[in-house]
Amino acid sequence: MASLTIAEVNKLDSEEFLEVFGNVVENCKLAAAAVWSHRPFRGVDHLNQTIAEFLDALPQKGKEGVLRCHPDLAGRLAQAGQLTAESTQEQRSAGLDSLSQDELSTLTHLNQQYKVKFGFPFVICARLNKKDAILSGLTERVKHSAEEETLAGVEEVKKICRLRVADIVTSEAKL
Ligand SMILES: NC(=O)N[C@H]1NC(=O)NC1=O
Repeated sequence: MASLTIAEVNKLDSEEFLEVFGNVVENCKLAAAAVWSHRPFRGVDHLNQTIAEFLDALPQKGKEGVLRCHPDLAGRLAQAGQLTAESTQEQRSAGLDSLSQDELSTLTHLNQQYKVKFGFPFVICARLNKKDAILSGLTERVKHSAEEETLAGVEEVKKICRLRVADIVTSEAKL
């Protein structure tokens, strides 16, 4: 994946910026398109902060929409091999591509229960959680209120985003 310094990021025009950062928030080019206008970024932290502020400023329905842009973990798209490249790697890193039949049916059932209750999918940063933590997290979070889950989901989106940005932008200047 591209490795850019923040100075190089600041030189990207909006089209190039969208090409590079268009999926740091999964399937949500709007986030990248909106933060571009906040250049110049002082560093990776400033870029992440700007994306986080964009997400926090969304109204409730907008936050729910961002969550809806995420694929289910080990869901239909994953099984059809149709996830984005980033999501494929993340789900693999959590071990979600090698679930037992029992684990898969538990996850599918809980994902469905969660979606019926809240109207958006369960989102968790798969690179920071292994399959057991994901299953226990989902078991707990499905008991929460919609408001709590919108906020929890958006916090996970920020973590996913920070790791994706770290794959793109070098944190030190190139020598
Ligand atoms: N549903 C969900 O959490 N999806 C995501 N999580 C993650 O780390 N990558 C995703 O696509």
